[in-house]
Amino acid sequence: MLTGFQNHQSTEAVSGALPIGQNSPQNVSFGLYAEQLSGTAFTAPRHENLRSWLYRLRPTAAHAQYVPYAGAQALRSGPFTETPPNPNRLRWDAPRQFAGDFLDSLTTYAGSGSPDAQHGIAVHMFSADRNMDRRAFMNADGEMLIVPQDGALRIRTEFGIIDAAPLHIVVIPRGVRFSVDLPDGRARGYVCENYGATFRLPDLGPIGANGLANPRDFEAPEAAYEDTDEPYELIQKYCGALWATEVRHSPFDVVAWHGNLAPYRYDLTRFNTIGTVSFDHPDPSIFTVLTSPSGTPGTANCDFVIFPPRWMVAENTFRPPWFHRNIMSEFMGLITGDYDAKSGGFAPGGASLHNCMSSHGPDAASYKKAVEADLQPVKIEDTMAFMFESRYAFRPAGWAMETDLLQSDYDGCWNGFEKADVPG
Ligand SMILES: O=C(O)Cc1cc(O)ccc1O
Ligand SMILES: [Fe+2]
Repeated sequence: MLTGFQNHQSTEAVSGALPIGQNSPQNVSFGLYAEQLSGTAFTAPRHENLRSWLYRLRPTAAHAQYVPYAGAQALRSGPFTETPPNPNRLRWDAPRQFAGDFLDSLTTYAGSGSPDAQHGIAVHMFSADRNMDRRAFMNADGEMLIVPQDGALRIRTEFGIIDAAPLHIVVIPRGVRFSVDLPDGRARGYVCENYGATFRLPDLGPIGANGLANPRDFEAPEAAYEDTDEPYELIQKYCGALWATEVRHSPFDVVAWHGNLAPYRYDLTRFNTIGTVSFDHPDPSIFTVLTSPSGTPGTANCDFVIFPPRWMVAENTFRPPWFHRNIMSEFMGLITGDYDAKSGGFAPGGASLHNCMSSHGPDAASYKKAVEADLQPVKIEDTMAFMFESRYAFRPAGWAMETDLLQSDYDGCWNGFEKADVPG
C-alpha cells in the first residue's frame, strides 16, 4: 500500500507504464490511454485540489448507453421526502439478514441535503452474502465512506485492491469504479455517502502537529489491473437514481496512476485518542477522524467521529457522555463492544439517530452506574462506536420508519430518573 493522506503518489503495475515528467504524452507507453479524474474543480485552491491521472487499457468513455437499473431497491437518495421530518430519538437493532451483493443490499436509514446541490449525506447499511464479481459500481453523487462491521471486504477499484475488515474504514472517491467481494462469504457494515466536500483531516489547533488520525496511517492501493475481455455490468448512481450499462471488459484496467485522489483505507486502531487527564471529558470533536466541511467554518457537513478504547482517568467527573442537546445532528453506529452511554439496546450493527436539539445522553442505568462509580483509572476496552455528525438534520427513509428493527421503546431508556432533592 502507498502511505500518506492524499499524498501525491506514483504507482505502476508494469514497469515503464507511467509517463515521466508529464501527464499526457502524444503516445503513452504500450498504447495505454491517459485519463484525468478530477475530485475538485480544476481551479480549487492548491491545498484542496484533488486529481489523479490514470493510464488504462481502454478509455472509460467506451461504454454503451445507461438504462435505469432496477436493483438496490432499498437505496434512497436526497432530497429525502419519503417521511416527514421527525424529532423523535430513533434506534434500530442490527439487521438480521444478509442478502444480495454489496450494492443490491444497500439499505438507507436516513439522509439530508441533495446530490444535485452537493451538500448533505446519506447513511446506508449493507448486509451482503455474495460477491459483486463482474458487476462494478460508481457513485457520481458522492464519496462513500465504508465502515465494515461484520466480515471482511475485498474491494477491487480502478486504483488497485483494498482489503478491509471491521475496525478499518475505506473511502471511495466520487466517480471511482469499484466492486466489493466477500472473503468470509458475507459482510455487513455502514456507509456514509457524502454529497458534500470531500473528507479531510481536521485541523489540530492547540493539539499541535501530531495526534488523532495521523496522515501517514492512511493507505492507498498500488496499481493493479485486470486484463479480461469478459463483460462487466457497470452501475452508477447519478442525481439520486441508479443506471446500468455494459462494459465489454474489466473497468479495473488501470496499469499505472499518479496523483492525490485515490481510494484509501485507515485502521481505526491507529487513532491517537486524546482525552482529559484532569476533569470533565472534552466535547467528542476530540475524536474526529475525518471531516467534510460546509461553507461555515467549524460547522461540518459531516464529521466522522469514533469512540475507541481509551483510559478514563478524570477525577470528580461524570465520565460517560453527558446529557446534551446539539444543534448538530448525530447518527451513531457500533462496530464492536458496548457504548458507555448505553447499558443495553445499542448492539453492534445497530444504529441511533438524535437529530438537531433532541435531548439525549446516558440511559438511566448508565447514569446510576456513573454517579456511583469509584473513580479509579479505568480502561474502556474492546469497543468502537462511531458517529456521523452533521449540521443538516437527517430525515429517515421510509423503510427505516417501518422496519421491525426500529425500537418502539427507545424513549423508555430515559425513564426512571429520580427527581433531584433540593433543600428548602
Ligand atoms: O450522543 C452521544 O452519545 C455522542 C456524544 C458523546 C459525548 O461524549 C458527548 C456528546 C455526544 O454527542
Ligand atoms: Fe450526542
